[in-house]
Amino acid sequence: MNQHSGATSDQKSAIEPTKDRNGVDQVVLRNPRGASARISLHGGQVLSWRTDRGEELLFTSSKAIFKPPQAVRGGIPIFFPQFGNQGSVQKHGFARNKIWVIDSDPPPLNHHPSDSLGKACVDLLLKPSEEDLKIWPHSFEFRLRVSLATDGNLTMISRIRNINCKPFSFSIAYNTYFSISDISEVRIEGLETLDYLDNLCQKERFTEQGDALTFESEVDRVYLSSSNMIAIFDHERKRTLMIRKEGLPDVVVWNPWEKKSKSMADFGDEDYKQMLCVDGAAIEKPITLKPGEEWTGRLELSVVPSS
Ligand SMILES: O=P(O)(O)OC[C@H]1O[C@@H](O)[C@H](O)[C@@H](O)[C@@H]1O
Repeated sequence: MNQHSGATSDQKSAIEPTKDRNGVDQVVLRNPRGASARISLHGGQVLSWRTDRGEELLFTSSKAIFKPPQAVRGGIPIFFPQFGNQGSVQKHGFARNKIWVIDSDPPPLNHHPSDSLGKACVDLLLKPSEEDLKIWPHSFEFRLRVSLATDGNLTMISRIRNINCKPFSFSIAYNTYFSISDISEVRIEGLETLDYLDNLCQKERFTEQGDALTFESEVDRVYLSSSNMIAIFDHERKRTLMIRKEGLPDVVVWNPWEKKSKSMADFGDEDYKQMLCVDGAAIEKPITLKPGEEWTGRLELSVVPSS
């Protein structure tokens, strides 16, 4: 296990290696107050994020399939190097279908103002296989640091480096399935008046109204150039989920609603009521890296009680 990324500064934080029932390696992070996060090496996917009161903040489908290479329907799959079908590789890219490894000696990360002591964290690494290089001929190193702070905040920092001799471009999204009380009761603030591309209308561009976003039918949109803070208000659960992001200008909002839910084999018919995907992303303007260059994107999730 990676000592560098372990909770060396606080004895009560912990990282525990474990396996799921199919033998896939996982890591559980715990903070001193009892909050936890479970990360699978399959896809580098965060599968669970719990508060110190044991409340699960991420949704997992009631029909989720835990069998690689298919990504689990829930948690936080990572879309890379492509979003949707906009590129030469499989839908949403291959990163979510691959087995990542624990990075035992990650290069140091620049200190961030909100980084605090006592974080439990794990560093994962994905490099392309021979097979990946045939469909996407670009050598890269994708480093993902997942950390759980003493205040329970979950942070995911991605560093993607071009280790090839020619430039490449990519898109990325942290496809975050939040667990919510009821899709008809929640609202998102932070996307008002923004332009968005509507995936349900051939990616046509529209402009959002001035009100908070509420839901009464299927939604599949990419909001463009948003501010770095988005909030999901869940009145019934008396909590607000906050998304802070850096390097990720776009936000995907997705809920399949009733009809589409029934067409997905790994999704329960009624599951759409308890989930909402809100993804920090870089989609509209793909990121280009010259040889040797590195890109960093940061997503921090937190929950605050509300009345
Ligand atoms: O079924 P998948 O491949 O995990 O994709 C789920 C959804 O992911 C969302 O992010 C997309 O906006 C949707 O268009 C898509 O349907």
